[in-house]
Amino acid sequence: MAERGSIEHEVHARIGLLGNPSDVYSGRTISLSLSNFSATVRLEPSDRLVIEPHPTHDLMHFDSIDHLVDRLDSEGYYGGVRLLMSACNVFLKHCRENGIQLRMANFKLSYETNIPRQTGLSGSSAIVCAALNCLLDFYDVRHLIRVEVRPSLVLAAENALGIVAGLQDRVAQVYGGLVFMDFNKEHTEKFGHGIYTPMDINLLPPLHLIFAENPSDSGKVHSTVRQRWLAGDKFIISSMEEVANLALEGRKALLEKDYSKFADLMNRNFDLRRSMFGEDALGELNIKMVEVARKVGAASKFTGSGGAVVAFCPEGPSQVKLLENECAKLGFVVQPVQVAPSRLNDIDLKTLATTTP
Ligand SMILES: Nc1ncnc2c1ncn2[C@@H]1O[C@H](COP(=O)(O)OP(=O)(O)O)[C@@H](O)[C@H]1O
Ligand SMILES: O=C(O)[C@H]1O[C@H](OP(=O)(O)O)[C@H](O)[C@@H](O)[C@@H]1O
Ligand SMILES: [Mg+2]
Repeated sequence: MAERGSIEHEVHARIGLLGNPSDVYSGRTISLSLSNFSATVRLEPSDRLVIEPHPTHDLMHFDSIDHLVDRLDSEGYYGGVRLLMSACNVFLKHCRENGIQLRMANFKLSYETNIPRQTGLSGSSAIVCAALNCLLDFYDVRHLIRVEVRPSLVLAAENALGIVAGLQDRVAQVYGGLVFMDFNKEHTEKFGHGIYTPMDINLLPPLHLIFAENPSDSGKVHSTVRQRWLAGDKFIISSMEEVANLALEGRKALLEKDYSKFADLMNRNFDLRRSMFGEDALGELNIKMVEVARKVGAASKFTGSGGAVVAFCPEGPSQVKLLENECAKLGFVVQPVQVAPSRLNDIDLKTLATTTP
């Protein structure tokens, strides 16, 4: 619970359920907000403007040089501080460019997260999105920045740091629940955002999440394929189109409760990713997580760019048990997926209802 004068926002992890990563390539996806994990950002009024490093995620003190190097090898150079800073930067510039006046006041931003780091569960955008929510409330401008625009601001904050990413994470995290997203180029260029259609979360079959301690950098994973796509590589372009169509077909399958079709689409989604990105970029352990699910007859694919897998056991609880046993042998964690419903409030919904083109 936030103290008086302070503001806290929790944003959940997300699962790219179908169609990812075509969001990075003008495609379509279906994604959901995953309540199993979340990041929380706290904003407290303060005399000076302070961005507080997290005691473990932004570790600055080490036992030894070996400790420092081990840490860099396993988690990279960065934690959440740069994300909070970039969120402030993008927010202020958006307000300036759009004539949104901000009162003169300072604050301290700090964060907490239990989203497994860099596992394709969108730990990065959860932090940025929670920070944006704090800023919207602190400056009382929630009604002036439309819901559809917010995912693009979250993405801009990460792009400014050189992180190659798409909009699907940010849309799922801004909207909550289950969302069908269409990032068609014309619309996105014209309006600065895609077309986002919330879906009923009760249409989803029971899903499972598999993950391992295995950080992967989404920017690095995407950079080569992105370059090939930009250079007009025919194979990448046609494969991405097929991936984008899986989201369309998946929406139909969900609405018709055709879950065996849905399972086929999930598998096809990963197979296409594998053929475009190649085994090396995807990583052996990540591929193993997909394969262990397939071994028991479950459908499986990445939730994001790698590190976690979403699995669907069409045969029900007995198949889930088999999945759990196989994952335990390999040291993978399995959890039932819990979907976080939308948390948009009345002010947010008004920005949607009155101005959506
Ligand atoms: N759990 C976390 N705690 C702190 N910072 C994080 C965390 N997860 C991601 N980040 C930050 O976000 C950046 C990009 O992460 P990314 O590769 O997109 O992973 P994810 O799949 O979790 O979003 C990282 O380099 C790091 O700066
Ligand atoms: O490759 C993907 O499916 C996604 O990769 C990124 O998400 P991450 O959680 O950081 O792995 C990217 O931001 C998404 O837009 C892609 O769909
Ligand atoms: Mg990310």
